[in-house]
Amino acid sequence: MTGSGPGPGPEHAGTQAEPEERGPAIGRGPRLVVAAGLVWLGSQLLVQRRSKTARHGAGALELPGGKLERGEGPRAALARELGEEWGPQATELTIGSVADVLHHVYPSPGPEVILIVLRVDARAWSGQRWRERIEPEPGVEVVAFELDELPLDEFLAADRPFMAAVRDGRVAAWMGQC
Ligand SMILES: Nc1nc2c([nH]c(=O)n2[C@H]2C[C@H](O)[C@@H](COP(=O)(O)OP(=O)(O)OP(=O)(O)O)O2)c(=O)[nH]1
Repeated sequence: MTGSGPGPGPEHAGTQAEPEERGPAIGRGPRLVVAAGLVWLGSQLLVQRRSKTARHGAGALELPGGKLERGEGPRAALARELGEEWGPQATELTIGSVADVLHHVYPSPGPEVILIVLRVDARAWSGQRWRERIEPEPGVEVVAFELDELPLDEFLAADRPFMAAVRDGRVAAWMGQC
């Protein structure tokens, strides 16, 4: 609602404002609820590069994860997505506490994303073992970075402020540090 008129008449009472009335940043794309993993391998983070043919954010870095299915909780969704994206041995990884909840509106017709970021402990794959264990989905590449090497500009826009906080040590790695 703009506030310049006399206010909503009875025919408008209780209805939602149209997206363009709520501000220019609100797009018409879908609103997605996504679970994603902040996967710690000792001092390193494991992240992935989206397929070059992805419909949205092709070639960008992101955290593993994906959309919650109807009736599915964030942990179950992340466990399922890790299995789908990184292969069956990803079930060895421990999903821990919520690191943050991010919100981002991509330019229209992109989605509005609510991203629940959960810590994941990958120490079971320490050293180079992760390279043998992971069977990435076709087109997806998994990459390990030390925090000071994180290429922030290459991440999906929703992730960048959060990844900057991770790089700067403002996000604890594991539950014991919370
Ligand atoms: N997995 C993941 N998705 C992210 C991150 N940041 C971010 O904006 N997203 C967005 C990209 C997608 O629009 C959405 C995740 O959806 P998804 O992984 O299930 O689906 P997708 O777009 O890759 O592919 P599709 O199944 O829709 O074809 O959340 C992130 O760090 N990890």
